[in-house]
Amino acid sequence: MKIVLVGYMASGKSTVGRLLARQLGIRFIDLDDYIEEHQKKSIKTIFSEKGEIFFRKLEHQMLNEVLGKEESLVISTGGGTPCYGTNMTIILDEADHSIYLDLSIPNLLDRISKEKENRPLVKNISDKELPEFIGKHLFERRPYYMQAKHILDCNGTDAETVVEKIKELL
Ligand SMILES: Nc1ncnc2c1ncn2[C@@H]1O[C@H](COP(=O)(O)OP(=O)(O)OP(=O)(O)O)[C@@H](O)[C@H]1O
Ligand SMILES: O=C(O)C1=C[C@@H](O)[C@@H](O)[C@H](O)C1
Ligand SMILES: [Mg+2]
Repeated sequence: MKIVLVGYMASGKSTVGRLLARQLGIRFIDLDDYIEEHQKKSIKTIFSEKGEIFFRKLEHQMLNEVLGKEESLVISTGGGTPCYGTNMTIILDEADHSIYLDLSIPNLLDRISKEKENRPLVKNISDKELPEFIGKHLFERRPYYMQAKHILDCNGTDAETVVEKIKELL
């Protein structure tokens, strides 16, 4: 069984994915961590040294590699993964369950403003400009996330409860 979590930056994909995999007793792969291990560099360094297009090509290649594994997996994608090239089509074809962790702009803003440093796309956006940036960016990305098989409203829901809700969907 393959379960793929998608959603905007800081929607909880990594946190929830790790917990879910532990409870289901299957392997967890965080695509961002997988890319970092493959490149032996942080995402932040990959962006600054090689640029975003290099990262997106690598992300596509690594997504294919991970989805091709012959084992049950929970895969947490990066915030942009479903929104580039054919990635969302591949996810829909290969995953038994794709799940969008849906969070409102104010809740995303609240989380992202506390953790901007390791997120290259927002680290140079001022606090004043951040709400407008997230609103516009989410507007562009949401059509991809919304293609997931399940849409899960995660507002006001702690990570353990999100995991329980996912288990009910499976
Ligand atoms: N359900 C939740 N309720 C409250 N806080 C949460 C919840 N899930 C995750 N968090 C917190 O939100 C922050 C972002 O979570 P996380 O890193 O899992 O997001 P992500 O979707 O993997 O982000 P990215 O796309 O940047 O990898 C972390 O500080 C995490 O502890
Ligand atoms: O939203 C995005 O485009 C990104 C989110 C992170 O998970 C990383 O994949 C990277 O920082 C890009
Ligand atoms: Mg993550």
